[in-house]
Amino acid sequence: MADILTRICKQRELDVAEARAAASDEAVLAAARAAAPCLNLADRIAAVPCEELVVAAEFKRASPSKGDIACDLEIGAQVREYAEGGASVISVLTEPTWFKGSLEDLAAAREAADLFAAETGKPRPLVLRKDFVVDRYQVLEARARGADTVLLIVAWLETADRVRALLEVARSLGMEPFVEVASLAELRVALEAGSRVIGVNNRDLRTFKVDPDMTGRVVGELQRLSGGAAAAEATDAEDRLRGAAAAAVVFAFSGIKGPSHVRELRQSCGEVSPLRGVLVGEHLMRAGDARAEVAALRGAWPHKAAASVASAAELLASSEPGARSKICGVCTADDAVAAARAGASFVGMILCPGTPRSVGAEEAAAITASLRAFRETESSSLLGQARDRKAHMAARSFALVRAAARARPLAVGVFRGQGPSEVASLAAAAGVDVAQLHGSEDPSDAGWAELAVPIVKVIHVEVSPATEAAQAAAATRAAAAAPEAEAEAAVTSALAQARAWAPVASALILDTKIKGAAHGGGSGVSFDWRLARLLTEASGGELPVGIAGGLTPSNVRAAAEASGAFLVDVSGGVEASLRRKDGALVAEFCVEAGRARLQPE
Ligand SMILES: O=P(O)(O)OC[C@@H](O)[C@@H](O)c1c[nH]c2ccccc12
Repeated sequence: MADILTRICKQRELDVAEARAAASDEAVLAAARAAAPCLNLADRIAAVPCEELVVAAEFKRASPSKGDIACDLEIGAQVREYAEGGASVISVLTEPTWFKGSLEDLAAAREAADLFAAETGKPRPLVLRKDFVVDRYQVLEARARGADTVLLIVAWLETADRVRALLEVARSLGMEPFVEVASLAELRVALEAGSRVIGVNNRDLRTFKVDPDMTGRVVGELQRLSGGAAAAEATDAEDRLRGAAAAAVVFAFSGIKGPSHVRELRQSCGEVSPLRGVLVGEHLMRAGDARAEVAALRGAWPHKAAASVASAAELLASSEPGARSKICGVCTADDAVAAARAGASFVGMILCPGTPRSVGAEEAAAITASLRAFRETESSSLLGQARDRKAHMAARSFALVRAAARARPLAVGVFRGQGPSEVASLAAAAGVDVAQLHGSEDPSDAGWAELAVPIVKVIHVEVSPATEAAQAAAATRAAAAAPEAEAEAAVTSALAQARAWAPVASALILDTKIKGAAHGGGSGVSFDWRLARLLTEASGGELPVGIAGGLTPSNVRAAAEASGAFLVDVSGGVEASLRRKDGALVAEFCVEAGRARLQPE
């Protein structure tokens, strides 16, 4: 007799044929396009605070391996429990014969999720159609009934082409699927197809055997594939696989029995890993208090380790050539979205009071919300663009978080002289992804290591006021060369600061400080860009180095090439007026930065 996966999928093919006879593809597609809007899975995952496990809670009345589990539960009430417990995703089994589900269940779950959001003002959990997708028709049906995402099972689809085709259908409707794998071979297929959210099924759907180590093995393989420097002779296909592996996030599916189980999984995957969430069915269907159980699962995530996930994620391979742009001093949501469209990797907001471009936490929260709502509509995205990615420091960049967020720029909060607890609360209130420290903060303060977001530390390079005018004039071409002795002193001082910050910072930015001025930054004056390259060399490339100070669309490319900086930071150089950016200048800046060749030929 055929295995259970084959029997179910064969039956699903018959079911689809029957549904198709009643409603054509065109009719269902039209219904899908007219359906209530969906939320994007990758965006939601990126928006969950990193000290929290992302929980997908499943509604499953029965299963072929367990028989009846909880046939009397009312779906609306159960979804409400899951949502109140803080589930990010509600998974709904819609297969009728073995799992006793239906598309009506899906619609009911969406309705309950909408009601929850309307009544509480909290974000709506996403709704997943959990089924055996054998045909694009089922993806359309899912969207038409209000689903935000679907499951694609590699064990059945088998080839990257088939997975890719269904991913494209889903993405064309705004949905980012979960792609289920149960072996390392299936993982490869999923990555080749361009999957972003991987569900590891610890249960083999053909034999029902549960292999508790499968999640750890998949995570290990992803780290192996994405790790290390890209070989110069790597083929495009290898590059793409590496990029996809670096960008993927992992959920553990099946057989999860509670918070202590999550902690074990966490241990077996290592502190720093792409494991980001779990999908739990039977355990929650049988739980007396599903709401409390979801909340307990969310918290089963050691805080310290979670913080390092965020920074490690950002330090993984990048798939983009050139230098990344940071558009700083953004004061409006419009300017943030324009920067995102222009391809900026970072959007900075000044979260310390008393500067001409300061914004309050509330203003900043509106700006970060607009960035989260922004999404790249092209499914090609950054992973398709893998080109020249030699073993430069820029390779250790922010690709994973960006890809998980579907290529939106990261929001950076800029602070000056504020302590870790103030930075932490402002960063949380503003919803920023990264904290940039501009003052003379104390690197030995233990609070920095506890921060939930990665730190970028600014190091000031002192420039003599005597040469200020000359440098300002030269800023459109190239920064004036520092005298030998001054350069040496600057590198020595920067190196000492870099060493002190290395344990807690994820990257450094060198910025100009006019000697005698109260603060560095914002001077519009450049320092000798070669110092950044000298610092990178002297520090053995421990932290990626970016540059700021006097950059403009016309000098940024030369600046990036002279400095080798992975990141180029601009504020005044792309402004239309104080607190407003000029969209054309922003676009030009990003393009020029991307053109830079960071490694000397
Ligand atoms: O109930 P569990 O053991 O927590 O498992 C949930 C989920 O992973 C499982 O239902 C599942 C995983 N992949 C599937 C594919 C189809 C149907 C069901 C599934």
